[in-house]
Amino acid sequence: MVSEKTTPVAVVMGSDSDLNVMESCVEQLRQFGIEPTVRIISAHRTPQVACEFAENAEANGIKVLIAAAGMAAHLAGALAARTSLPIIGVPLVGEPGLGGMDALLSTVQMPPGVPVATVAVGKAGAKNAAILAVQILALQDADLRRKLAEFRSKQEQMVRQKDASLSA
Ligand SMILES: Nc1c(C(=O)O)ncn1[C@@H]1O[C@H](COP(=O)(O)O)[C@@H](O)[C@H]1O
Repeated sequence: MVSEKTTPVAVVMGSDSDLNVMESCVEQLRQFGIEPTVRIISAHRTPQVACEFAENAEANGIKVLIAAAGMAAHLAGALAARTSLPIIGVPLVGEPGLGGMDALLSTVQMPPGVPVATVAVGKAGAKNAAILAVQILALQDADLRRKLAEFRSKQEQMVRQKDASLSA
């Protein structure tokens, strides 16, 4: 059994070539005080590791899994098949790719019974995956709820300031 350091969120990606985009997910989690487990695991290239990781995730203290991949992005679905922890799928633009449409469809179009909560393609999705993971954890964590309220309020202020600067 592969043992993970105890952290409520794991960020898994299919290749080290995905790290550049997924850095924004990790950074967003850190801004909420969450240091995730980060792994490179592929349902295609390291299927045994993918199985073991998903099967042991709950026992290892993980509460939410974020799975990112490009091209034929089966990673999130393959993990979802092996755990009932919530899985957030991040479709990435692969190289060579179809602008991320390939990964989007292969992540979002899960058969009924095995859901993957799929976010937007690329960097926006990477960031939203982190925020969605925090929102899930915040259901049981008042401190995270407070941090989320602050985050939303700062975000609103930023947009209001930009709006005001246009009419100034
Ligand atoms: N879609 C998957 C899976 C999987 O779904 O298991 N494993 C790797 N990949 C993706 O292949 C793309 C090209 O990978 P390389 O850059 O390593 O050739 C990456 O975007 C990766 O997420």
